[in-house]
Amino acid sequence: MTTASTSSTASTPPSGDDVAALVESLSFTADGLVPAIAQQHDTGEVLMLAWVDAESLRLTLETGWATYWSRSRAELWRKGATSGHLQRVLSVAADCDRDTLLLQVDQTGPACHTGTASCFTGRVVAEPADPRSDRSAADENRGETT
Ligand SMILES: N=c1c2ncn([C@@H]3O[C@H](COP(=O)(O)OP(=O)(O)OP(=O)(O)O)[C@@H](O)[C@H]3O)c2ncn1[C@@H]1O[C@H](COP(=O)(O)O)[C@@H](O)[C@H]1O
Ligand SMILES: [Mg+2]
Ligand SMILES: [Zn+2]
Repeated sequence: MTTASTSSTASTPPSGDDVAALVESLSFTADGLVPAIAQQHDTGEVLMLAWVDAESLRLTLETGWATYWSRSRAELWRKGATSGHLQRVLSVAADCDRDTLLLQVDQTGPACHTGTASCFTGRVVAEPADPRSDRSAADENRGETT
């Protein structure tokens, strides 16, 4: 099982065996966590990165609401439980080496607790050099390909 999805038409949540198989297939950190990126399903906007453990992943799949593990509070955390800014989860994908998850969600309100649309909105912290203006790198690259 590489993905799990729920939708408004889905009537049966994934079975305990399905969830167990998914958990078994994932690569967790030593703390038992997997990073989970939440992405707005229709716009592609990257909303936030949080962490799931086996239990929060199970709750996410069984309820359809994004549920994470808060590292600082050390508790299960249904995103939006207090703010109302819930995330309906449409699908869960694992990356190629199964150590990162991508949650396609439908976000209610702002994803970030500061009120910004995503946790990254307006937070560019660096702008690298334009590679097209770097002659020496361009010359090196040409040399490597001939
Ligand atoms: N609401 C959020 C929230 N929304 C998005 N994120 C992102 O999710 C990441 C969670 O990763 P971590 O495990 O490092 O979070 P944390 O620092 O342990 O979590 P907190 O103790 O800060 O809740 C954060 O770094 C943010 O980028 C949030 N991180 C924390 N919260 C807190 O969650 C609480 C409940 O908020 P709602 O879920 O919106 O009701 C509030 O106290 C918020 O401050
Ligand atoms: Mg944090
Ligand atoms: Zn944030």
